[in-house]
Amino acid sequence: MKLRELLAAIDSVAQLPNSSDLADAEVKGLKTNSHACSEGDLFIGMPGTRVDGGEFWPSAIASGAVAAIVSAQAAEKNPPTPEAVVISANDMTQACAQIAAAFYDYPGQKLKLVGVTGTNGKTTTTHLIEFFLNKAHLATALMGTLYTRWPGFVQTAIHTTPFAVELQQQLAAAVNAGCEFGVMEVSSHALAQGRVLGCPFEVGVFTNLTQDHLDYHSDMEDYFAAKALLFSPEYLKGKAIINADDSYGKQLINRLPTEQVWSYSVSEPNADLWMSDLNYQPNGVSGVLHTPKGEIAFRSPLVGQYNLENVLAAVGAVLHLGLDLELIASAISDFPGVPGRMERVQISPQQDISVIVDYAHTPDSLENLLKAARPFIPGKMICVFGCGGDRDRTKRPKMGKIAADLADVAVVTSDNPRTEDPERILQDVLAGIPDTVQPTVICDRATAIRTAILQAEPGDGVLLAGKGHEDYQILGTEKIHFDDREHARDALQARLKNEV
Ligand SMILES: CC(=O)N[C@H]1[C@@H](OP(=O)(O)OP(=O)(O)OC[C@H]2O[C@@H](n3ccc(=O)[nH]c3=O)[C@H](O)[C@@H]2O)O[C@H](CO)[C@@H](O)[C@@H]1O[C@H](C)C(=O)N[C@@H](C)C(=O)N[C@H](CCC(=O)O)C(=O)O
Ligand SMILES: Nc1ncnc2c1ncn2[C@@H]1O[C@H](COP(=O)(O)OP(=O)(O)OP(=O)(O)O)[C@@H](O)[C@H]1O
Ligand SMILES: N[C@H](CCC[C@H](N)C(=O)O)C(=O)O
Repeated sequence: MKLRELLAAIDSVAQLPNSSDLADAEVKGLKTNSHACSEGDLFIGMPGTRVDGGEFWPSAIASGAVAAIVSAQAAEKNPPTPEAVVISANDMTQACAQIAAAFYDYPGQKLKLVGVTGTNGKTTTTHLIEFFLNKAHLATALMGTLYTRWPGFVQTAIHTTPFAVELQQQLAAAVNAGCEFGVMEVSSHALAQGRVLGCPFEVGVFTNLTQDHLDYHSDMEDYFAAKALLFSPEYLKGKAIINADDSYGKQLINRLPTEQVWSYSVSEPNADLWMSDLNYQPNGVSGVLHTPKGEIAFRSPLVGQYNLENVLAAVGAVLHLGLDLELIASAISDFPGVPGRMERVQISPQQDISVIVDYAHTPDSLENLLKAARPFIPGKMICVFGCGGDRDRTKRPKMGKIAADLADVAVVTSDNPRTEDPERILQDVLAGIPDTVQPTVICDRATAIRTAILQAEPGDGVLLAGKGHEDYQILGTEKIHFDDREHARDALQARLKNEV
């Protein structure tokens, strides 16, 4: 694609190259990291939290980039030379998204897109929607925390929502692979950073808003404002499916035109989607599903009330996309679950304790997990958990208090310490634990898991919270292989052999 054609896609170009020959240059790829540039690339220098990437345009050009698009500030700080094509844009976030969409020929317009946002439940809800669409034989791309995948393709994800260039490239690949639908987790970071600009969503889902990411967002209102962007006309073209049991969800419902919204609630008959006759069992829940397209009995293998919210959200999304209610109800009962969400670790029928791995890493999700698991654990509930480093510090004491209040034994350990001192993180968690409770504190996560499993008594339940599907641990800037499920299995083997 010619540089000239790409530039035509940007609304906010402040300064065009003076040489028309250069504007005719062929762009072979897009890069937002100067170090990744090679012959024929267009370098898009993004302002970040640490540096303005645009300042690195000389190294991008030296590596073969045909041109660089940078902010006016970066161009001022590192002025262009006559030999280099350096274009400045007024709004780099918008420019990046517009260039990416144009370069990949607007793949977002060729798919029916579903965006799911909220603090918790995005991964579970997107997996349910993908599962329902696949049951209806509709080729679907899924993008989120775990992976980007579609029939015949899977790639582990780095971010919950990819950055604009990678996102548009993946959407284009999904279109080429024959996908009709794209189901995407949309993080608040992605919305704040304009990663999904240029994606016209046919459905937007809001699951809930509770505390997280207050290292990035200044307060809950700022966090909510980012999430709410998905429901603005710039992004949402079709239906909003919103949790009416959530206070922020209620606010959002009130802001939108009534005909654009389907609200959902586990128990409120005024909602567009709701449930009655609920019967909670250790292996799932059954009941009657009420929807704008009729009502039907269902059985879900997912435990916990919060998973009923995820089911309602997913049902609303696919009903709007035209799926048949009977097909949906039958698909709910077949849903295999999501890796690392309430995942049981079972190594033999003789296993005398239950072990569950879950991704709860916020106060709300930890509380939900502990409440959902309690009825099914006849003995003591032992919760092994920690908090991630370089992330919201204020959630740590809250999670400490929740574990102390709701579990019988709280084992405080490391999550991903990242560049923070792991012992300091433990202190932050312990600050929330009342003096009347004696937690077990073991900084090394592998030892904490082993200790909890070996010391458990028959009938006890060990919940390993926070890392779910993750198969790594980030210590400092190093990423090592670490999987809670593997450590749990090893400890269970040792327990079977009586290696206490
Ligand atoms: C807060 C945040 O989103 N940060 C992202 C951001 O980092 P940054 O702003 O610090 O970047 P920076 O270092 O200032 O650099 C700015 C730009 O200059 C470029 N650069 C920099 C140096 C250089 O020599 N040359 C050069 O080109 C960089 O490639 C970058 O594009 O841009 C980086 C590169 O594009 C991202 O890797 C980084 O994500 C970090 C790793 C991250 O952890 N993000 C998390 C918090 C995140 O996005 N999480 C949400 C999920 C949250 C949830 O719902 O749970 C997600 O969607 O995954
Ligand atoms: N609807 C929900 N409401 C509250 N908690 C939930 C909900 N769904 C799942 N959870 C809890 O939150 C954890 C994370 O769930 P899930 O991965 O579906 O959310 P997510 O929004 O994708 O999270 P993240 O943004 O961190 O990737 C689960 O392991 C479970 O403990
Ligand atoms: N998307 C979240 C995941 C957190 C998972 C938890 N294990 C941690 O490392 O804090 C984040 O990056 O904040």
